[in-house]
Amino acid sequence: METTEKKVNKVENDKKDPVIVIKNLKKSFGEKVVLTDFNLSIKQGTNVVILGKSGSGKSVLIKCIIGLLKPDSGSISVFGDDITQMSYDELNESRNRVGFLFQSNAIYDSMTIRENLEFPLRRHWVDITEEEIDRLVAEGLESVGLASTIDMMPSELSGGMLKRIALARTMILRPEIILYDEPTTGLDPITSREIEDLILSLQKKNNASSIIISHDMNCVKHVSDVVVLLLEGKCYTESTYAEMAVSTDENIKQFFL
Ligand SMILES: Nc1ncnc2c1ncn2[C@@H]1O[C@H](COP(=O)(O)OP(=O)(O)OP(=O)(O)O)[C@@H](O)[C@H]1O
Repeated sequence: METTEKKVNKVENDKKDPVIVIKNLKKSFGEKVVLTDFNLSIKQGTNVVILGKSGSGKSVLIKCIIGLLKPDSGSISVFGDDITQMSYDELNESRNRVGFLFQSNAIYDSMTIRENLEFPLRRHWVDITEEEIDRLVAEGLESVGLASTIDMMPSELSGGMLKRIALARTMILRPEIILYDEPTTGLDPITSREIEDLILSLQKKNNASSIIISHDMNCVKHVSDVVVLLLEGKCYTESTYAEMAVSTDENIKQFFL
């Protein structure tokens, strides 16, 4: 069943302006059509999960949204600006407002945890003071419950701890939109739940919106306001988890087996 909190969120979100609007997106690689007339609108503070079979184009979609891949046609408006028309510098500027949590975490093995968290601050906020860096790094680690790891090397931490560190690093620039690629893959159920709780609480604090790629139906159930099923390059359905769970559509039912 849908929780009362989720129903209230849905009503409130319906009143808000979209932060991402994707229109008629098309992307092929040679003969292989991956996305075709894909449309999606995401409102502020909403968590949208993209569900789809392996190879359905979820990663290609995310890469188009962060500008790593150029679509063949269509538009992707982020905070009102079409990123498909942006120059390299403009795209870099817009990335300040969009965070990305890689499936692999993308933590630098040769840097301490402190240096890993400092990295985006030094790169994107060039005028930041050393005091401010120290404060934000300490605050970031505190927010994921790992303040004591500040001077450790990544090799000393478990997979779940590294995921928390990656989350703290993603959140350190206070992104307004966060894209998560399979955030709980490879983690045990208890650690997965902790990561999902952290995702929800950190996002709520920043009133951020998110797109989450996931195959993990427990994660989908827990974090999604909206679930989009990507099928044959299109947005096949857009509904809540509760609506999907009672669907009789064979394409939807297969995710609940
Ligand atoms: N750079 C590329 N060059 C050629 N084909 C590509 C490229 N990137 C992706 N593809 C193809 O696009 C299709 C969609 O790939 P994508 O990685 O988006 O799938 P996915 O839904 O994320 O799958 P998975 O759940 O297994 O990660 C696949 O057939 C893939 O081979």
